[in-house]
Amino acid sequence: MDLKVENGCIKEDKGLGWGKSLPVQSVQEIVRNGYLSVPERYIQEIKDRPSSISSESLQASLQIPIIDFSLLAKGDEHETRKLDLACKEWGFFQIRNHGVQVKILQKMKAAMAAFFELPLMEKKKFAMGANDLEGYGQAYVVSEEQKLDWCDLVALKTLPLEQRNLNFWPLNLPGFKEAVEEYSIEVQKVAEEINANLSILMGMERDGLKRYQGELKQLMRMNYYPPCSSPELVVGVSPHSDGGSLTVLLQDDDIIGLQIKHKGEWIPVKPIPNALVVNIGDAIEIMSNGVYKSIEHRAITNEKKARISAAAFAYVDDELEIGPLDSMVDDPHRPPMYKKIKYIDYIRQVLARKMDGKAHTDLVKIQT
Ligand SMILES: O=C(O)CCC(=O)C(=O)O
Ligand SMILES: [Fe+2]
Repeated sequence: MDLKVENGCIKEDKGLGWGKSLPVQSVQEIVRNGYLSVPERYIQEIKDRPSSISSESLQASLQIPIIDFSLLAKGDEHETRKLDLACKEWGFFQIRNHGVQVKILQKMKAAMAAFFELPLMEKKKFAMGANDLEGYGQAYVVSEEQKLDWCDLVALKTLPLEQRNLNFWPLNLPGFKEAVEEYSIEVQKVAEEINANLSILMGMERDGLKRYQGELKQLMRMNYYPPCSSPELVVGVSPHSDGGSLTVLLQDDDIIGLQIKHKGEWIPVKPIPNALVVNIGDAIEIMSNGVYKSIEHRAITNEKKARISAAAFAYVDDELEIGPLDSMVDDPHRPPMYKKIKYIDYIRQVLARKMDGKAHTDLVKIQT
């Protein structure tokens, strides 16, 4: 994002952000006010509706890698190989023993729940501006015609600390700022350790990616999926790939919502209590020259319970040119598969289009 510092506060250049989303109604409010049937704009085309999960998909769900983070951090060879395979074949994995204390996870979940419980008028004080995607609202609404997701969200730039725009933070909500701050710092450490391991796997020193990417920034997207009377007609978040380097997701322990596209099928990611879900974003797919995969995923809803998740996107500076790393290119055996592009140009293209199911990295793939 183009940022200017004024009186110690960070201001955005008007109109020069990552993109914008058209304002639409709060889904939580539709539910609060009561509705007889799901409004038309939320009813997906038949091909996009979430079908019931087959027994094969449930079986495949059990294969999604689970990595012991504490072993990874100690350099355990078996765990490092597991990480390599997870990023190549799945693009998604869960991590246990990640070192983020349960009490920090709980505080984060409670803070998010308290925010979404606020009356609409309160939340609207933090509404996204006309030209940006930070704040309370809905993402990826780029046309008046497109189908809408059954989800409200609040997106906050969390790291580095100077990047925060506290105008979007509900500072009056007891404990919110502390909880988000504490969690975001902890989760960034996790992302950095994974990056260090990926650096080694990509043939560099532990700090290889850090040197290339610079200090990673973080955007925290907190998603609220209200229950839906016809969950088979709607999606919580439409299929998309994440545009950053890595995403670390905190989800409810007892509600299944996240699904990933694996070998053409939608596979649920069953929550493991107190584990975190990690996925490779587009930037790492590009830097790894396509070896590590940024996978399409979506969230579905259910009839009974609201679900809340927090996606911490670790991403690079807007001005960085991203492209396949030297260590991942071996011409003519493995030529570069992606064009080099300035990150801001990439992310603007990603956010300007409706998530239409294709991994966004198609935008910069070199056609062979
Ligand atoms: O809520 C989820 O499980 C997924 C959220 C997500 O994919 C995102 O915020 O990018
Ligand atoms: Fe995502």
